[in-house]
Parts: sequence; structure tokens; C-alpha cells
Amino acid sequence: MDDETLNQRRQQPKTAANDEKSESWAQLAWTHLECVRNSSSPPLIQCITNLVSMDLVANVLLSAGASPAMIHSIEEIPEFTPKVHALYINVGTLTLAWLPAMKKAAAVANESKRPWVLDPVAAGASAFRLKACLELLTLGPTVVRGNGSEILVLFNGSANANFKGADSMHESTDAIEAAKSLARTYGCIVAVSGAVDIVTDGERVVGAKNGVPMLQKITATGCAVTALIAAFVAVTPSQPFEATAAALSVFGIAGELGMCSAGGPGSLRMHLIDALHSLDRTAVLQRANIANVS
Ligand SMILES: Nc1ncnc2c1ncn2[C@@H]1O[C@H](COP(=O)(O)OP(=O)(O)O)[C@@H](O)[C@H]1O
Ligand SMILES: Cc1ncsc1CCOP(=O)(O)O
Ligand SMILES: [Mg+2]
Repeated sequence: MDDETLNQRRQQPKTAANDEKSESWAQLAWTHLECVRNSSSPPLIQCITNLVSMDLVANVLLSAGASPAMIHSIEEIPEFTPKVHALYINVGTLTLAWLPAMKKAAAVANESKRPWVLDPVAAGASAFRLKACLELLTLGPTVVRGNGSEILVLFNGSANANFKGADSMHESTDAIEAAKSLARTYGCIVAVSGAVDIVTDGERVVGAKNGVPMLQKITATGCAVTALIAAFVAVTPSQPFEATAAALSVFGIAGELGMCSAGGPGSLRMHLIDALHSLDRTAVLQRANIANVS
């Protein structure tokens, strides 16, 4: 997708990819994936992500039809970030050295009117990490996706002595009100992953019930689905709520199909990537399970 196309999408929300008011959620999920795959050039996603996740994030983006670029040096950001279709920031292996580059990239993405997505991995693990996440939130991400514990910590604004790390201690549904409040405060879409993936813009709330529990046994699946959200938002930047729900559902469907061939987490990782690559319309329309949450 070239810049001209991207700008046309921003100015004209009613395109084939995002005329979703008349489409079912399942159709919408398929349309987003198709749009990523069929862009004239693959959506370029800059990923400033943690060291654990780089491989899976890049492979998930490639298998969905996007183009990942793991470029995180602050020296390269002013030149490179304006060229991307979306930016992905993930604090999983945050150090003091990386934080200025994350903030700079967010600022350049904002100036360049590029959507950007934040994954606040283990936000409550330390005061340093939480402060960094809250500072990044004030820079105005388009979407924030975390697990239940991460979203609750961002909402409470204080590091939690019981916080265990990257894995959630909460159900996604425990964090619905926190997610709505964060979405209203920061003017962004907030997604909470789990058995049901919750997506809210502060008013609307939908739940995507796709995926398999074994996705939790593969490191960086949360990071990878946040990257997929960035790719979906890249092709419909004026519709981040819909793009986020669609990405979560599509990733979950790939997990469901991958699980049919997998013997455990190691082979699920491989089959997940294969399933995302070959996902077809029939599977998405039959399996997408997105509905309003009251
Ligand atoms: N119990 C579950 N059943 C089905 N899918 C799940 C379950 N828990 C998590 N997932 C899926 O696993 C992926 C990673 O989510 P999660 O484990 O919540 O993120 P994180 O790795 O950041 O903690 C998401 O696609 C989510 O939908
Ligand atoms: C284990 C771990 N430690 C620091 S980052 C990371 C990966 C976390 O990935 P995810 O949040 O997707 O499980
Ligand atoms: Mg995570």
C-alpha cells in the first residue's frame, strides 16, 4: 500500500475494506485480512518489540501478508517511521536505553499521522515499567492491547506487589470497566486478551471468542496478536475498533485451526503460522465469533 492509498483511506472512511456498518463481524474480520494480503504493497509495520517476541511477531506479520521491520534505533526513527503504515511498541524487555526510542517513534508516528499500537507487557512488574507505560499512554496510542492483569495495573496506576510477570492473573472480563475507563481517558481503543478477547472504545464493548487455551503456553502469542492488530489498523486506520476485534478473532481462528494438527505448544506455534498464512474466507466466516458485550 503506498502513501497515496493510505491517505485516501484516511480521508474516505467508506471504502470496500471498512464499509463495515452493513457487514457482519465475521465478514469484517475476513475483509481486514484480505485487505492486508491484497494491498498493492504489504503494509509496513515498524516493530519496537521485546527480544523474546521478535521472531514470532515477524513471522505472524509475514504470514498475514504484512511486512515487519524490527527497527528500534533512535537514530533511524526520524527517517524511517514516517514511511511505515503502522508502528508497534512493546515494552516486554524494556531498558532505560530503549525508552527514548519508543517515545521518539510514537511522537514521529503522531506527526506523520501513522497509527500506533502499544503492548504493555508486565506493566505492573516494576515502578519503572509502569511509569514508562503510562508515559507512552499519554502520547496517544491508537490501540492498547494487554492481558487482564496489565490493563488493570494501567487503570489503577500503581505497581502491584503481587504482579507475577508477563502472564495474566486475571480473566479478561475482570478488566472490562478498567478498559472502558482507559479508553475514555486516553482516547484510544483498549483490548484485553484472554478466553474472551474484549475490545472497547470506551462506549462500545465487543468480545471475540476465538482461540485455544494452549496459545497461553507459547511465549509471545500476546505480542504477536498485538502486532496483527497493528497490521489490521494499518489498512483501515479510520476504523481501529473494528480492526482490533477483527485481528483478535483472525488470530484466534488460526490458533483453532493450528490446534487441529498440533501435538503441543511447539508444534502449535508452527501450525498457527501456517494456518494464518492459508486462512480462507470459508473458515473465517464459519468460525469468527465476535459479539456485543453488555
Ligand atoms: N483461555 C483461552 N482460550 C482461548 N484463547 C486464549 C485463552 N487465553 C488466551 N488466549 C489467546 O491467546 C492469545 C494471547 O493472549 P494472552 O495469553 O491473554 O496474552 P499475553 O500473552 O499477553 O498474556 C490471544 O490470542 C488470546 O485470545
Ligand atoms: C516472557 C517475556 N518476558 C519478557 S517479554 C516476554 C514475552 C511475553 O510475551 P506475551 O506477553 O505475548 O506472552
Ligand atoms: Mg503479553
